[in-house]
Amino acid sequence: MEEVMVVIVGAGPSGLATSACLNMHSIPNIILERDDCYASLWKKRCYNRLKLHLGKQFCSLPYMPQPSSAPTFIPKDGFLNYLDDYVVKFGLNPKCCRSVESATYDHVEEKWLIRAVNIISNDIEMYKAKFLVVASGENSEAFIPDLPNLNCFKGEKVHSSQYKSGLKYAGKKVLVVGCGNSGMEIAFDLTNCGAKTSIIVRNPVHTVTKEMVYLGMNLLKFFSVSVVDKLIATLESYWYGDLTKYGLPRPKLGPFFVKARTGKSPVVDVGTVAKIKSGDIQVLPAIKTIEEEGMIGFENGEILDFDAIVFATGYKSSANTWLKDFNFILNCEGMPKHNFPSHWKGANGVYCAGLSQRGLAGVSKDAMTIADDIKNSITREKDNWPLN
Ligand SMILES: Cc1cc2nc3c(=O)[nH]c(=O)nc-3n(C[C@H](O)[C@H](O)[C@H](O)COP(=O)(O)OP(=O)(O)OC[C@H]3O[C@@H](n4cnc5c(N)ncnc54)[C@H](O)[C@@H]3O)c2cc1C
Ligand SMILES: NC(=O)C1=CN([C@@H]2O[C@H](COP(=O)(O)OP(=O)(O)OC[C@H]3O[C@@H](n4cnc5c(N)ncnc54)[C@H](OP(=O)(O)O)[C@@H]3O)[C@@H](O)[C@H]2O)C=CC1
Ligand SMILES: O=C(O)C(=O)Cc1c[nH]c2ccccc12
Repeated sequence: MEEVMVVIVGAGPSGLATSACLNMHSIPNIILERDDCYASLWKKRCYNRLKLHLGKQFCSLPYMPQPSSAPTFIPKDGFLNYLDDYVVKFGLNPKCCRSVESATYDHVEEKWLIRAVNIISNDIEMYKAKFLVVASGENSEAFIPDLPNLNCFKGEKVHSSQYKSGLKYAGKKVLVVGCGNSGMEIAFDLTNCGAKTSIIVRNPVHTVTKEMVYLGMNLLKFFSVSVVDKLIATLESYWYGDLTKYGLPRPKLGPFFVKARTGKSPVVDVGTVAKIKSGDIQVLPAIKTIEEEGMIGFENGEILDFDAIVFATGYKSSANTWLKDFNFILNCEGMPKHNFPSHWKGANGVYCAGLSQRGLAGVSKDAMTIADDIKNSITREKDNWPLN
């Protein structure tokens, strides 16, 4: 049993940032990471052509701005270099290959008991901590919808987190299910690589340019969401026109309001809309049936044949599965019980970092707030001793 003040579960940007902030306060902490490296989402589960959608000033972690030499929109490898520098600068040392299987609160000792499997030796390791930080991510598990008869489809089925590039799909008929940022960019990549690409759009979607998001994010420092949304929605309509006839209707509510209220990001268009307009990418409605022979039937009555399906259908948090007392802080979906900005703190010393659906800016804010709160809590306890 190893005892420490704080255990952090997950060594993505949230876990690394929280550890750095705790180190700045000289508070001992351990990061447990199931994968064999830190930032495994960015290293292993992203497609090759990924660039950050937000300008670099919205994508830095606490106490270390992105370098002035970095481009405004940093490519994945640039962000990984930044994380490498961050780990060195703050002397971070996550314990990798430790999959946390359970965390329970001991009401007598008033401490968290964390059980992890060392996935190399298969040994069980136990940790005890006064504070527990859930930093296992909103994107912890790939989500693939449970479609009846999906096993009848004999072609390749892959989740967007396993997709690297479209090179091997040249000449193939590929169906992308899901039109979030992953699906829209993967559809673009597939077409560029010579695949005959279709994408399912089942609900209205905002498509914006990265410059519009950049402008919107900067204006939000001075103006309300409704003012910014009016401008951005006008720019969106002016730039793209009415996309309803292409199967891409726009939501009635504005892009930043939808992001703040539901966490759903607008699609930051990398050129996909032009390929939809030109007919290079076919837009289809929701799947209705999967036939015995593997053909796919759609809500508009069409029945089509595909060689492969890419499920860009998003992710789920899995913290509710291992955090046994999850209801101290999370709902049964593994997401915060309380809305932003009250999402980050639960009962009995449990916190969550990176579950506010606000990207890296949200990650950074959570890490600082949590470390400050832990510091204050330790100081209060010291001040009250020996009264308590
Ligand atoms: C394709 C893609 C692109 C994105 N691009 C952007 C962007 O440009 N800008 C932006 O702001 N946001 C972006 N995001 C959002 C992104 O999720 C966050 O920016 C960031 O990665 C969140 O960091 P995190 O540490 O909270 O989660 P993650 O990066 O998911 O890290 C969580 C870590 O916890 C580990 N873990 C999970 N369960 C356990 C367990 N039981 N035991 C031990 N370890 C565990 C995981 O292995 C993982 O390493 C993107 C997301 C995706 C999927
Ligand atoms: N460069 C960057 O910065 C990038 C950032 N990201 C971010 O990563 C996060 C995850 O993005 P992403 O992987 O796109 O996941 P999302 O959760 O954002 O999108 C999932 C998509 O799948 C659709 N979907 C789910 N189930 C079905 C179904 N049964 N049939 C048809 N469609 C379905 C959803 O449609 P519906 O809305 O109808 O439910 C939605 O369009 C987001 O925050 C995103 O912005 C992702 C890629 C690149
Ligand atoms: O990449 C994402 O989905 C993010 O969560 C980053 C983000 C935070 N706020 C936004 C507003 C518009 C587009 C992306 C984001």
